[in-house]
Amino acid sequence: MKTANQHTILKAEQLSIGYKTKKKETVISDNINFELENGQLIGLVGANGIGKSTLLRTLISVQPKLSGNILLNNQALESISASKLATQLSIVLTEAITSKNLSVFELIALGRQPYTNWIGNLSNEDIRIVNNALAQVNIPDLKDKKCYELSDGQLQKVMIARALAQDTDIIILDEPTTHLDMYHKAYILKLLQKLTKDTKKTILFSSHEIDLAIQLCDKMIVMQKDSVVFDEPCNLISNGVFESLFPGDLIKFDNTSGCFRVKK
Ligand SMILES: Nc1ncnc2c1ncn2[C@@H]1O[C@H](COP(=O)(O)OP(=O)(O)OP(=O)(O)O)[C@@H](O)[C@H]1O
Repeated sequence: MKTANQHTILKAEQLSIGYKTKKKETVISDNINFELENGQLIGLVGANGIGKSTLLRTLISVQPKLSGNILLNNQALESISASKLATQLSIVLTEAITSKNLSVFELIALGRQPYTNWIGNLSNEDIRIVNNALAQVNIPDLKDKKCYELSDGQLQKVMIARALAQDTDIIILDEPTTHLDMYHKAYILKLLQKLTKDTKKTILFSSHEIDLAIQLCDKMIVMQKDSVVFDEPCNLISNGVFESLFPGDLIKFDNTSGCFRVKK
């Protein structure tokens, strides 16, 4: 049951995703249903090649759905203009950024583009929001560094700050922990969890860090061969969802610790 302050930000109904050419349609996954609410951290997990990036690309309107509905703030995604979408949904991708010559402040300020005038002049309010985003991800000291001077972990924080500066209801991240060491994987996901609680934004991320996602997420979307399950981590564990995620020859999910273990 929802409380008075909870509302749905992103909803998928009977969604089918995949690739379509003139000759054929390849369904990657179908019958996808979920409702993401404000203030929630949601992890999207599943084996390599199962369709996580395909789902995220469909949700950010980069590729068309095959069928079903995607509703962003109760409006059909395909009917939202690109400029309006940029004020409702922000994206953090792992691909190398092309603008590494920019300073950290300048890169984060790009997040204000949907709100600035055509020359891109920043108002005092834009500058306050950019400084606030720097503070929210704990990197005010990096403000004047060039992006090419940053480590992968620092750059990831900058990209998250840029999304925060964009000030959208939902932030979607594709594998934000790739290239990071164990400490920084946990740091970034814990930071995302804190941001959902502090800002009441919805944050959806895909990851192979299933153990961390189980510990930190409010809800998870688990993509399997035959179905996509959406639920709280504790319910997913008790329903045995993680046990069937991978072939059983090498690793086994331990229900008590909520972790995968290598078979000896
Ligand atoms: N442009 C494309 N055209 C056709 N099929 C594609 C295309 N891109 C990906 N696929 C296929 O879609 C399926 C899902 O790929 P996707 O990249 O979404 O998986 P993933 O879960 O993100 O994988 P990983 O964890 O390895 O990144 C794969 O079988 C892949 O080969």
